[in-house]
Amino acid sequence: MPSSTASNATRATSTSGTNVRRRTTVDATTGHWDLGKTIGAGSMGKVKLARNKETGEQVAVKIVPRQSTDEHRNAQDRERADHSKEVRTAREAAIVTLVDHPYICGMRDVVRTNYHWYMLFEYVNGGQMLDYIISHGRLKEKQARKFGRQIASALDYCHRNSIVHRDLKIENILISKTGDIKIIDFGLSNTFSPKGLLKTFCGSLYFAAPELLQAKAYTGPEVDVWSFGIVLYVLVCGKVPFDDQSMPQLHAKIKKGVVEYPPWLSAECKNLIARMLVTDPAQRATLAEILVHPWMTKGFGGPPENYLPPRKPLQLPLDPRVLKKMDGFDFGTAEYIEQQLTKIVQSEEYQKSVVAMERRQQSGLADSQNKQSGMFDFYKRRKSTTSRDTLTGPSSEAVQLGTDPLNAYNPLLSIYFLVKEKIEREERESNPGVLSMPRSPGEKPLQLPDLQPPAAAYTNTAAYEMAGEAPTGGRSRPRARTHGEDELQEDAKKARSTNRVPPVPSPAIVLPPPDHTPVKKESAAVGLLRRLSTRRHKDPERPAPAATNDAYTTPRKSFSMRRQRDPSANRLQPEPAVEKPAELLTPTPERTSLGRSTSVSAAEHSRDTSRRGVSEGSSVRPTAMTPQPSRRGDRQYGDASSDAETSGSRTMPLTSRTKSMGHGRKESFQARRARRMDTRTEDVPEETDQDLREVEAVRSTNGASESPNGIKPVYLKGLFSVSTTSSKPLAVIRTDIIRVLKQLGVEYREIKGGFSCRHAPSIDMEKPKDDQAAMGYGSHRRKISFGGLMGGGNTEPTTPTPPRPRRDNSYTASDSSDDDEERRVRGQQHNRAAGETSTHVQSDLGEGMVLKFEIFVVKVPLLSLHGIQFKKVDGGTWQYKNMAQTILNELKL
Ligand SMILES: Nc1ncnc2c1ncn2[C@@H]1O[C@H](COP(=O)(O)OP(=O)(O)OP(=O)(O)O)[C@@H](O)[C@H]1O
Repeated sequence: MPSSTASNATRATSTSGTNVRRRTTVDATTGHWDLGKTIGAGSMGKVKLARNKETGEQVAVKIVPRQSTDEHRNAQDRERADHSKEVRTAREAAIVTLVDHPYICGMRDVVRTNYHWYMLFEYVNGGQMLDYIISHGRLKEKQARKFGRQIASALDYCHRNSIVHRDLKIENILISKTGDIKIIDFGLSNTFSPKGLLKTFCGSLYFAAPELLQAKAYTGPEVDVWSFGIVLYVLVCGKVPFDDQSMPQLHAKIKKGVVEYPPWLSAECKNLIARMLVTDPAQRATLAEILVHPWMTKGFGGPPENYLPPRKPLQLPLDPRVLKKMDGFDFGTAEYIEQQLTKIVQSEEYQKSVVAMERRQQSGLADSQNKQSGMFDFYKRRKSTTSRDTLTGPSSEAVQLGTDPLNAYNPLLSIYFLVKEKIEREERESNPGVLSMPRSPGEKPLQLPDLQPPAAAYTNTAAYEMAGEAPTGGRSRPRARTHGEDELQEDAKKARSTNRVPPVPSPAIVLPPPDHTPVKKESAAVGLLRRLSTRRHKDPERPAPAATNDAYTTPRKSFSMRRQRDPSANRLQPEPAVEKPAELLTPTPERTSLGRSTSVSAAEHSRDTSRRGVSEGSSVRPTAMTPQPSRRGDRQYGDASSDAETSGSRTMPLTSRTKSMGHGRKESFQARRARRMDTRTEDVPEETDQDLREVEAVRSTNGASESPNGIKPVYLKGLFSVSTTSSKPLAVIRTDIIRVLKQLGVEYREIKGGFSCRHAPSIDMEKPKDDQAAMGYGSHRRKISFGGLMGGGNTEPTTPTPPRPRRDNSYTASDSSDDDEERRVRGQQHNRAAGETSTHVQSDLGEGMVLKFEIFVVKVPLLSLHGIQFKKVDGGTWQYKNMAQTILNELKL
């Protein structure tokens, strides 16, 4: 963590001049890495696969340009955005380097060059949870529980280390090869103090807690709990709980917090989600409550393990090695950190908390490792005022209150523990630098570098008690954020400036001893690897994919939609400035510019508003399950068909997706397939632990387990539905896919085992009429064509053209003429047919608008079927979801 910019900069392959060459290798402390294909993209940059030249090991490299790629109004904004991005990236690197948890994606190395950050993460190759949900629909509760427990475990670990993720969402959950989750993207994470408040209002809108939308300061963990509740809902329901094409309406729904629960949901599951999705953060379930909730513990006999190593209360003298390595968090110099920590350790409050902890341990109410949460009646919500009086409550309570001397007492203390533990891990290994992380079975330990992020990157971050913080600020990062940049830990600041020790709470809740004996091991319950067979993992008889066409085909594009550049388009306001009457909020092409992504600060928002005298429709980054704008979040056009479908309470995208992909045609396909096969996916018994071990053995001995024809057998059969599998011969499936891709105007090229696809709107730009237009405020028009279904593959929907709404400054994406309007509607109709149920137009031209995805034809071993798998590489989630859905519909597997 300490500053070491120069060394890091020189570690990377040199980049000279302003013309940045495309880098093909990265030289890091962990060796030389060849950069491979792009496996993902986010608002921060691309993620590429990289292979170690010496060992062949693969990692995922997140490449973050250090300069903001967004448009900025002036140099000052740009500078501020660049600085903000630098701070975020550095903080992400610093935090992820320290965390050591089996369900958090670990970092291998980090390199900073003049122009980029290269963050080397362990490669998580089981796919995205989002892809699974899109392909499969909702999960069974048992599967969801397994993932839920892993998420809870990871969050508990983070929170006990004073780290809040703040961007937990379905897209940031990957699946490892062992079928376990790995949480990624700590780009918005930060340290928190139970006694302080954060004021960065960030996160992805669909997953953002209501208090964030209201720009209320928050402690930290509670916003993760809300997001976790949304994730859990998505897992078990296959859709997001709050959705609307109109952003103000969506804001309103989130703030209202009225959730509809499908009838199939168990009462326990419903109860748990309902406890998490409580709009009042003080009444919302704490993680401690979630961990011991009956739904969470069902079949496991106890709460999830949090994988925290044993800790002892901090004692003086402090370890200088640790102090030295803590300077990367912008806590100050090693001397300053030492002073602060000494004060804490010597404080009456800390000493009291140590005594209280020892008392708890003696009475058997908590173990020294705090591995279990206290048991209590989860249905009874304790009033926070009561809790605040607690001192000798269970450790989970103490953690929450910041009175546990071992966990989340103070960010400085937590980071001290984490650094110390990292050093100890490294020392334990014969080979220095090797981390023995508690991992999923079969995983290799990570070799972590001694991260030395650049000092510059840490200057004036808002990590903790930093001077010069402002409660808001511009952010460069066009993520699905609410808003805000900097944060203030007010109490902590006050405490520092006055050297005042906050009052010690008094004892209160006494809990029964926790159950330490889980019935089942978390890692053994590989719920996703269901109904699998070890018998057939290869089928050499399957024909190889036909001749490769390396060039992208260029299908015809048709119909136009327009967009208007709008510098504020990436922003998500904490509060929509103008709440429109319901009738004006009817999703329409003009006004439902649901920016589902990205955030900016309230300050920026108000600046924009005052500049233009209007309330801009903010946009947020694409998130799962909902109509999304493309990556840089802009305008989303309404969709009359989906409105009709949903009337009033709009159908959640995943509902319709689930229906159309899985259930819509389920009867006929199931019936048909039932005649064809003895065993149906749904009927295959669950795997035993022995099965899992065998499969893992097969997987590991076969490496990629690819058959000679490049078709991978896939063991995640439980994730296939009838609409994603086929008994057709491979050649027929391939021909069908090509036909459909052509129909949909999707460029493609064949790759090993499938297709690499690209779908882009064509853009006609009219010359800006004046400067204002050029800035995106005026009538600068761009016509964007999204490929629609070509040549009779599908019929255009006959949805009546929605009445053109009155222009609304807040939510109008473009100021169109009637001609344009007609063209837009036609384009929109085609877009719908092509899966663009809602078209999202981005503020930036180019790659941001392009949807890139891959289609793989895989083998479903037991059933002797082929399955279709999708993988999003880049582009809007909604765009992707609809495209996948349309392709599946057209394929008629
Ligand atoms: N360790 C990894 N292994 C495999 N794929 C990864 C890994 N990390 C990231 N990816 C892929 O890259 C995508 C983008 O990564 P990530 O979310 O970290 O980037 P980001 O720029 O921070 O994105 P966002 O805009 O969501 O904040 C992920 O959705 C995932 O598909």
